[in-house]
Amino acid sequence: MTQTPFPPLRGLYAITDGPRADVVEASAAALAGGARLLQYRDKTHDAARRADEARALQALCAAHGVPLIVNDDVELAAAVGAAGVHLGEDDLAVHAARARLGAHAIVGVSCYDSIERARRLAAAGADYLAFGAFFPSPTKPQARRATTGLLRAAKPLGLPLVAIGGITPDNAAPLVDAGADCLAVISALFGAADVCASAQRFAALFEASGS
Ligand SMILES: Cc1ncc(COP(=O)(O)OP(=O)(O)O)c(N)n1
Ligand SMILES: Cc1ncsc1CCOP(=O)(O)O
Ligand SMILES: [Mg+2]
Repeated sequence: MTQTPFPPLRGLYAITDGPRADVVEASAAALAGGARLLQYRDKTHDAARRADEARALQALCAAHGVPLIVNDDVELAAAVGAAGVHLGEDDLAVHAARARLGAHAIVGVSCYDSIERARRLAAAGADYLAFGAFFPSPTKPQARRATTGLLRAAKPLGLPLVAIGGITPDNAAPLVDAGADCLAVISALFGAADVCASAQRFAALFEASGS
């Protein structure tokens, strides 16, 4: 596990939309546009390709000083030396991921629409709390829906807050205003004709809010 001290978690959190042949190039465009965090999310079971891609993305992120987070798969995160892992309700517990990846790993968690889950996972040692979906999500149409009130309620927990779900450069500002430290985006970023330009539009939302 890398020991590089990363800057505070704030800004665009790019989540890959693979499988796609150009996942590394598309991710490079997102980082060039200002993404501050990259998640490798590939729900297929092609272990060899996933390992190759995760390794390539780890090298890319290291060159940019950006943390790579692996979705779901703690062993893959460990194998490629990623900065951390994102855990949902079907995934490993925070303490188990921490035990495998080390004290400095970034262990992020999905809290969906639940402040109780957020409180519990904050107490369990999570490094960030993700809420959503805030808008209808093209990637996950059945995702539970969250409100900006949840972000405000979670702020006193003192951890970085991540908003996810159907977020675009045009609908995101109220989420930042409500306390989102990171905007996690798949389709409005990786589905854009110009990934770098889309990332720049998201990044500008944080410049406007003083970060
Ligand atoms: C930053 C971030 N937030 C939420 C999720 C969703 O995680 P999960 O509920 O485990 O669903 P899958 O992404 O695994 O389908 C996420 N990946 N990243
Ligand atoms: C993984 C996940 N969890 C809740 S919504 C979502 C998908 C987000 O993707 P998009 O930005 O395309 O809505
Ligand atoms: Mg998951």
